[in-house]
Amino acid sequence: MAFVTPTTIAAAGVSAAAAFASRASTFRPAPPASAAAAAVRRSRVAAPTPPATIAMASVEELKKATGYKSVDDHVTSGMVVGLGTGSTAYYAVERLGQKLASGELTDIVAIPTSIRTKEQAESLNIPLVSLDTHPVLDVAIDGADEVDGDLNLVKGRGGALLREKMVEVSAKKFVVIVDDTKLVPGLGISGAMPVEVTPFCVDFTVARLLELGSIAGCTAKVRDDGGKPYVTDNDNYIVDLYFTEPIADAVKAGEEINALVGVVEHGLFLGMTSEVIVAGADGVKVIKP
Ligand SMILES: O=C[C@H](O)[C@H](O)[C@H](O)COP(=O)(O)O
Repeated sequence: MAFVTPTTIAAAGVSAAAAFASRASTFRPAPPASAAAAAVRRSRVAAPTPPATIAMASVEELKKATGYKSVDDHVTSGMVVGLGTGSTAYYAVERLGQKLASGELTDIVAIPTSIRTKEQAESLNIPLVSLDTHPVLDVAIDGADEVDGDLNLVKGRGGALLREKMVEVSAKKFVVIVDDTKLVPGLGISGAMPVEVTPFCVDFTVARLLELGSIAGCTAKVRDDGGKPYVTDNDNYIVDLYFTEPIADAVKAGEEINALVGVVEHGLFLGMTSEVIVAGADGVKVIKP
């Protein structure tokens, strides 16, 4: 079976991917999941919304390839593993569950980054612990919404950024798994840069965010969930920031945003990435800083 079904990759995606190509090496893709596993996936995870220019089946193949490879390459018996959140991280969790069930991996404990991931891991009998008892992880694996040329990230469009950052910053190795549509020439240009905030006086916090010099010109919207504010696993809200140009100084932006009282955490994951596994029409590649 062919790894990638016929696709039409957006010109922008190809061009961004090309910018990373010189630092990447190509690997063979992971095998497909079973039909049963796919059925479990459908029952627990909302269908992702890929860019309109890529066929759905192809996007799923890419996500599966990168998710499986991340576990195959980086998880060995005895490890403490951080489990990311989202439609790509789903496949890493699935692979970990498969390898524990088969006995290929033993003595693993994992820390999930969301209630969704916790439920998936529990369904696969993956032993779970927390940062309270295991403050240092061997490896964390997660998807991302954007990856720039320095392997800095935007995360949190799925709402899980706070737990993700707490877990992933505590890992000795942070492996990011994406399809190549996530590669961008600058952060903040493909969609929202999420900020988790306290619900108390959220309009006040939005107004303070819009005053910050480092993100001047952006627009802000409290994330909506069927006519009510979207509520995170931590009972907070998300303010999505939208930019028309890449964020000029992401470090400064992160510092200014987090300095605001009322902000809990932002979705800029800077200087954290150990390795990015990227799946594209030409195979699966590894990019290191
Ligand atoms: O809050 C969500 C997380 O940051 C996800 O890792 C990110 O949104 C990527 O998700 P997906 O793999 O579904 O595109």
